[in-house]
Amino acid sequence: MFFRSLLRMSDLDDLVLEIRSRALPGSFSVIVTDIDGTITEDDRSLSLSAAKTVQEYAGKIPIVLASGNTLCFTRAVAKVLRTNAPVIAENGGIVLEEYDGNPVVNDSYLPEMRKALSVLQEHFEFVVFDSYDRQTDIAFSKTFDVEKARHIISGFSELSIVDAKYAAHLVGKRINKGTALKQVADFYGISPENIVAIGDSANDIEMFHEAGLSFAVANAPDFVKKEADIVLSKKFGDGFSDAVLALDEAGVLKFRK
Ligand SMILES: O=C(O)COP(=O)(O)O
Ligand SMILES: [Mg+2]
Repeated sequence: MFFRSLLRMSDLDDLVLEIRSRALPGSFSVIVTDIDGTITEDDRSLSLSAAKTVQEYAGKIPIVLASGNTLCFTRAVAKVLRTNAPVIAENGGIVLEEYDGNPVVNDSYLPEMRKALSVLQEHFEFVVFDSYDRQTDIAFSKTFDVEKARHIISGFSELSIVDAKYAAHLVGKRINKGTALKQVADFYGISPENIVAIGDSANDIEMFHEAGLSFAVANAPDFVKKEADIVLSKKFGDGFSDAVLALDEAGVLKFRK
């Protein structure tokens, strides 16, 4: 990550100029993108613009989906978008390097998470999402004050609650999309500096910090935008598409041979 400046882009040309003006660590050979709020619209439907961009570029450069969603969901999105690249699920708890391979699952925090969940359930009413399918983190509806919940479970020193906009997640402090991005870098034998990250929410901040260049879409909250190198002028999938097209136009993407 280079400069954490807040820049508002007016159009694609400005974005290309902005990328060209950066002291970049060479070229980028992998793009890691969040799903919800980045390649989906506000109602969580798939952005047609983002889908078109992924399909145009996935044959040329790995586009890794990195999501708070379950492996099953994230893998299916990768399949239908034909990314043909690793996926990161459950906020980094699961990394699937090859579509038909075995996932690397880090569920070391789960016993503590279950205890913290019981404590939260004594204080708040909420829905636990896809518990039949989650292996490493616990996701739930944000029907309560997240700050208050953080305070209540503050005794669980290894855990935190991350607000991923569409859900809150109980996560382990040392597992996140940033640690998973480093696993993906190892898989490709490259430095995390040669990876671009694009996202919209608090659960994307660690991957912004690990990546060589990071973009926040315009719908991201200000505290997330502050952590990205570049803030896109467009929201959701249109912002994602602008980032990829501008990176290509700026000549900083290294395509597969
Ligand atoms: O699972 C969530 O809450 C959000 O998912 P995302 O990381 O793809 O935005
Ligand atoms: Mg998101």
